[in-house]
Amino acid sequence: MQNDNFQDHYPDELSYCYGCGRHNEHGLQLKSSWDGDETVALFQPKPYHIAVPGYVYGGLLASLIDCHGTGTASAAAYRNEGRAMDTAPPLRFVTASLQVDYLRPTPLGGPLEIRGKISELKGRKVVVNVTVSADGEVCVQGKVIAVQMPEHMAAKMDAIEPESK
Ligand SMILES: CCCCCCCC/C=C\CCCCCCCC(=O)SCCNC(=O)CCNC(=O)[C@H](O)C(C)(C)COP(=O)(O)OP(=O)(O)OC[C@H]1O[C@@H](n2cnc3c(N)ncnc32)[C@H](O)[C@@H]1OP(=O)(O)O
Repeated sequence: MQNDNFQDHYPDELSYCYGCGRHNEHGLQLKSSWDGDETVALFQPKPYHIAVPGYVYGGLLASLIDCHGTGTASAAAYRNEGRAMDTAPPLRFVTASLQVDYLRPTPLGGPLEIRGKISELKGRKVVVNVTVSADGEVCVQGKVIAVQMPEHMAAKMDAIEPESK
């Protein structure tokens, strides 16, 4: 089920994230969606996304976990309230903590599968466990603690011109 991407529901002014903003032409433009109670994203690394030749750069893998985790947090918060992601008031999440464990080298080749499982949803905080798999084998696991963005942060972003986002 890859047809209803969380990031496509982010408002325009919050769609410049390097990892997942659909308006960031230089970014990764990650797309995440529900698969039952889990979330999933596919990402095809480019030949230059390498650490050593043949293996994916760890910082990129951390970015994928970060954006899939915050996207999952947002989607889970909406689902918890029983409403669609494009309804008001918006539920916007930032990363409070990002923990990444590299279990084995991630081969550069076909698409990577990123999967998220919600382990906690309480108040303004959502904890998401994320895996990154290549060729069906988990190479990286991570934990994202996402916290609903404070209102004052949103007010500041509204004042930024799109060119500088
Ligand atoms: C800088 C601009 C970012 C804009 C992003 C807009 C998002 C809009 C949504 C969609 C668009 C696209 C989305 C892309 C997002 C991609 C990911 C990123 O790159 S985000 C950028 C990197 N992250 C930051 O810059 C956060 C900086 N930190 C903060 O602003 C605060 O520290 C914040 C909001 C994370 C928490 O501060 P408090 O004062 O609002 O919340 P308190 O009350 O302290 O904590 C709430 C709960 O969270 C836990 N918590 C907070 N920080 C924690 C930490 N570091 N580790 C573990 N738990 C933590 C606390 O223990 C508490 O949990 P208990 O309710 O008690 O269970």
